[in-house]
Amino acid sequence: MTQPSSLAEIAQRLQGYDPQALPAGHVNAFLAELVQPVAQQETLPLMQALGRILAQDVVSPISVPPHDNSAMDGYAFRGSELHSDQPTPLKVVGTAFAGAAWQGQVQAGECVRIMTGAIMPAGLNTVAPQELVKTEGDAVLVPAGLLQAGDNRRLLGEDLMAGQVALSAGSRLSPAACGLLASLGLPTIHVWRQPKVAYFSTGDEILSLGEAPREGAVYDSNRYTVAGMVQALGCELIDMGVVRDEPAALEQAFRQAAQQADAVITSGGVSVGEADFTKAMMKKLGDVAFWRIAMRPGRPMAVGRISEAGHSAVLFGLPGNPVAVMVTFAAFVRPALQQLMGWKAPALPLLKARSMEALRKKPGRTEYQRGTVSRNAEGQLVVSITGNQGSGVLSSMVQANGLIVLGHDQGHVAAGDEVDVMMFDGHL
Ligand SMILES: Nc1nc2c(c(=O)[nH]1)N[C@H]1C(S)=C(S)[C@@H](COP(=O)(O)OP(=O)(O)OC[C@H]3O[C@@H](n4cnc5c(N)ncnc54)[C@H](O)[C@@H]3O)O[C@H]1N2
Ligand code: MOO
Repeated sequence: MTQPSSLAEIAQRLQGYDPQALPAGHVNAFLAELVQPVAQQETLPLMQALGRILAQDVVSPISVPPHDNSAMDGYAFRGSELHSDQPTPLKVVGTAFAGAAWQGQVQAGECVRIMTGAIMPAGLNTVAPQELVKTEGDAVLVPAGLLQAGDNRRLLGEDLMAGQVALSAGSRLSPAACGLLASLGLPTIHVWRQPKVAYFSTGDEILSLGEAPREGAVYDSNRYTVAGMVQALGCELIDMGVVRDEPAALEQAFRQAAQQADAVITSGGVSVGEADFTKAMMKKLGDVAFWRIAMRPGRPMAVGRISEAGHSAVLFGLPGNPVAVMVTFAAFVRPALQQLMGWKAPALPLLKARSMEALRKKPGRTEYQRGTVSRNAEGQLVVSITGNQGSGVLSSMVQANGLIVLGHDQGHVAAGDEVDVMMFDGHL
């Protein structure tokens, strides 16, 4: 395996790299070079594979459906016998059930009673749903003008043909994908190992739940937002709680995290404040860059690699502010973890919606505002910000169903202007 590039080497390849004012897009380009996929496979029963990432292309061993079959309960006949201007009379000569084919020969003017999913009898290509026809004894009258040859028949392999790639390596197993693999009769599936992601919060003012409140202290919300985002993405969480702003404790935590995890995430202690032992420890133990990103919220962030006992982990030192944690996770950590997972995730589509309010925005940084997208009386998509946009205010995050993304070069937005919105998709 080739030696991964150092941060300095990656930075050298990036045009306009400025750690004091890094455009958000540069951060993604940097991370794309820094992060290596876990690239270890495991074989899982399909029932346990939901949310996992396929390690190999799955080639369909069979065709689905395996035969032409009926899409309706009704009567199967030759479409060429349909009269266009008058009802078509047919004689019922047998019954085809799903799982019990009808084997006989069908002559001109004859039809077979057929159930949904039953194999089409030889030579027949059209099904008249039973609600459409008139029956009398073993005679059936198919009305004119309602059907065409080939109607209500599902073709062999119309979902997948044997030998076709059903799903490619790097796709995520959604419920639909699991269903598709089950339809191919595959009991087990090769997926990438789940990355292990260690997280701890730093800061002497951070209280764990259950601790008594004290002056100047706040409860650790970042532990819960990060745990949720990591797990919703499909990574395994190593929850390390709160670590005191104290060199020995931090060193031990970083070493323990780097030894076990593929990625280490921390929050707090990456800005310019005084009691920032976190930063010093990251520098001591790893190859780490400290950035000020041209964005809001989420300005300071540390990124790099941290190694222990020959094991290296990607490090994300997120800012302490609770909304900054979520926004930097969505913008940078999520795509990086997707890469670590081996997930070739399609880029999130941005929605265009009209802003209900004027928004102040300085060109030269990307801004994320919490908003609710809905439809107005004219049916247009509109978006409204959810109140206080302070980077510590989680309630406006909870109320939002997406983030308004105001691009690097954009200036003020007037009420009624179109803006981009990144909709939440269950991961934030
Ligand atoms: N002079 C400057 N001051 C600050 C700057 C700056 O550029 N120059 N950047 C500001 C921004 S933006 C942010 S974000 C913060 C980031 O600072 P740190 O990463 O060092 O984070 P802390 O100072 O430890 O915490 C910031 C804030 O968040 C609260 N916090 C921290 N951890 C948690 C947690 N686990 N759960 C809930 N809340 C948490 C903490 O109490 C602080 O209120 O720096 C600004 N200052
Ligand atoms: O990262 Mo800070 O929260 O922008 O405010």
